[in-house]
Amino acid sequence: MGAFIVMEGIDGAGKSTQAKLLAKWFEEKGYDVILTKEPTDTAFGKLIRKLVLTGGREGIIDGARISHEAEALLFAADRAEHVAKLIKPSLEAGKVVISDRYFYSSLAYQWARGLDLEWLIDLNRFAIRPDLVILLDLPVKESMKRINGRSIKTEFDKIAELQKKVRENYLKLAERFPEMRIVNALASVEDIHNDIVALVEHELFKK
Ligand SMILES: Nc1ncnc2c1ncn2[C@@H]1O[C@H](COP(=O)(O)OP(=O)(O)OP(=O)(O)O)[C@@H](O)[C@H]1O
Ligand SMILES: Cc1cn([C@H]2C[C@H](O)[C@@H](COP(=O)(O)O)O2)c(=O)[nH]c1=O
Repeated sequence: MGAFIVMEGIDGAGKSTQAKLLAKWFEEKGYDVILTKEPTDTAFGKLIRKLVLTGGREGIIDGARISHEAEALLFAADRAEHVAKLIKPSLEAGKVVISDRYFYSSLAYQWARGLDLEWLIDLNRFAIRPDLVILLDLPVKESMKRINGRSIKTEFDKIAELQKKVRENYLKLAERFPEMRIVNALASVEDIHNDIVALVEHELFKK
C-alpha cells in the first residue's frame, strides 16, 4: 500500500521533529518510507530560498522584493517538480511518503500575504491530495520561543503577526479540507507522536 502523509503548521510547530519520528515508526513496521519536504532541495527550492526566504538583498529584484504572486508561482513550480519526480512515482511504487509541508503551506502563508485563496487553490490543483494531513497547532508565542535560538532566521518567517495570521488560516483550512486533522503541538514530543500514530492507525489502517 502507498500512503501519503503531510505535516503542516506554523514555523517551529514541530513538523520536522514529528515527520522524522513517524518515518521511523513506519520503517520499524517494515514499510519503505520517503521522508521529504517543501521547499525542496532541487534548483526550484534553492531559488525560493534565495529569492523568497533570504532576508538580505538577494530577494530584491529591480529595487523591490519579488511580488507575492511570483512567490506563490515559485512554490507551485517547486511542488510540481516534487510531485512529478518524487511523490507520484514513490506512491505508485507502494511507498509511504511523508512530506514536511505541501500545498496547504501555500494556502496558509500566501493567503496571509494577501493573495486570493481561490486563486491559490486553483494554482495548486495539480497536486495529488494526501491521505492525511497532520496540522500541528501551536500558539505563536510558543513557536517564537522554539525558533528564537536559531542562528539564521529570515525576516520572512520571524514576524509574529504573519505567523498569527498563518495559524488562523490553517485552522480555517482544516474546516474546508477533510483530510486535515488538528493535533495539539503544545504537548511533549512523545505525546504528540502518540497522537499522530493514533490518527494514522485510525485514518489509514481503520483500526
Ligand atoms: N513538542 C515539543 N516541545 C518542545 N520543543 C519542541 C517540540 N517539538 C519540537 N521542539 C523543538 O522546537 C524547535 C522547532 O522544531 P522543528 O524544527 O521540528 O519545527 P518545524 O515545524 O519543522 O519548524 P520550521 O517550520 O521552522 O522548519 C526545535 O528546536 C525542536 O527541538
Ligand atoms: C512550502 C511553502 C513554504 N512557505 C514558507 C513557510 C516557511 O516560513 C518557509 C519554509 O521554511 P522551513 O523552515 O523550511 O519550513 O517557507 C510558504 O510560504 N509557502 C509554501 O508553499
